[in-house]
Amino acid sequence: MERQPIIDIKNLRKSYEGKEVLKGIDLQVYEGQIIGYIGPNGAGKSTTVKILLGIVEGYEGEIKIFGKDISEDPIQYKKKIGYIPETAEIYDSLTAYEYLAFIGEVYGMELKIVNERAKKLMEIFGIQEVYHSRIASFSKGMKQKVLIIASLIHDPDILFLDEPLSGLDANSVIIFKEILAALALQGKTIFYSSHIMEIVEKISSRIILLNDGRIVADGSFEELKKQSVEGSLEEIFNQLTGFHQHKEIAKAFVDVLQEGR
Ligand SMILES: Nc1ncnc2c1ncn2[C@@H]1O[C@H](COP(=O)(O)OP(=O)(O)OP(=O)(O)O)[C@@H](O)[C@H]1O
Repeated sequence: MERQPIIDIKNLRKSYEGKEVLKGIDLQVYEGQIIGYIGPNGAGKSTTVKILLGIVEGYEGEIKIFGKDISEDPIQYKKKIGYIPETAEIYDSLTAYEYLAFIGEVYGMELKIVNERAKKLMEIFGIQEVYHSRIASFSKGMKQKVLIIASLIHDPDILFLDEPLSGLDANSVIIFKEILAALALQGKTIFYSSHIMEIVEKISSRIILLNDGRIVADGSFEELKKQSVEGSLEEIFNQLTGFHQHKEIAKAFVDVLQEGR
């Protein structure tokens, strides 16, 4: 039997106030893949992810997740996906327990199970002592850990991540990378959007490079190296996005600071 994509995007277009920001995205993602979704600022990465999450509407094209058009059944598929946003837009006045209990309820989980799982996961991340403290008092990394727990507590089949490592220390980053690899081995699908090329290069089984609303490269890191330059993902990124003015821009910036000295 032919393998069915878990995410199937056909000719996705999106405009804001007459300006087209997604110009026909075609992408089939398969179970167990770790997709590194990269591109310059404004390329359309967040817009794509928000459309997939059902947060942004009013697009053209067809999106199927778990084999079903998301516009036909916008509720059901969300129970099987998780999302880790970059910034902790998290209810500061709640305790970690209250926040995670609330999230569990949204996913239709029993409080007892949410509580047991949340406690164990907090302990594994080394933040169990603040389980009943207000999130407002947490450090950036602690908040991010709560967001990671919240996004995974219902054991989703697809995980969307938007710069998920912000605020995590070096050891936590390594643990989190291992968690992603273990989840992918279990057949979970991961859609990872980030600007940190060293990490995308290491964790992704497939890299999608978006530039000005279009996919301009699609393949494993090894494949991308063969198609463009030998080198790091950062160098491939620079070449495929046609950007080479790093030095000139940095010099112009510093020159302005020195004007009139
Ligand atoms: N709500 C909105 N209203 C109007 N324009 C928007 C809106 N959201 C995004 N855009 C525009 O759409 C384009 C794509 O934005 P998007 O946030 O998807 O890019 P991105 O690739 O995620 O960028 P970054 O790396 O900076 O996060 C940008 O030109 C942005 O200004």
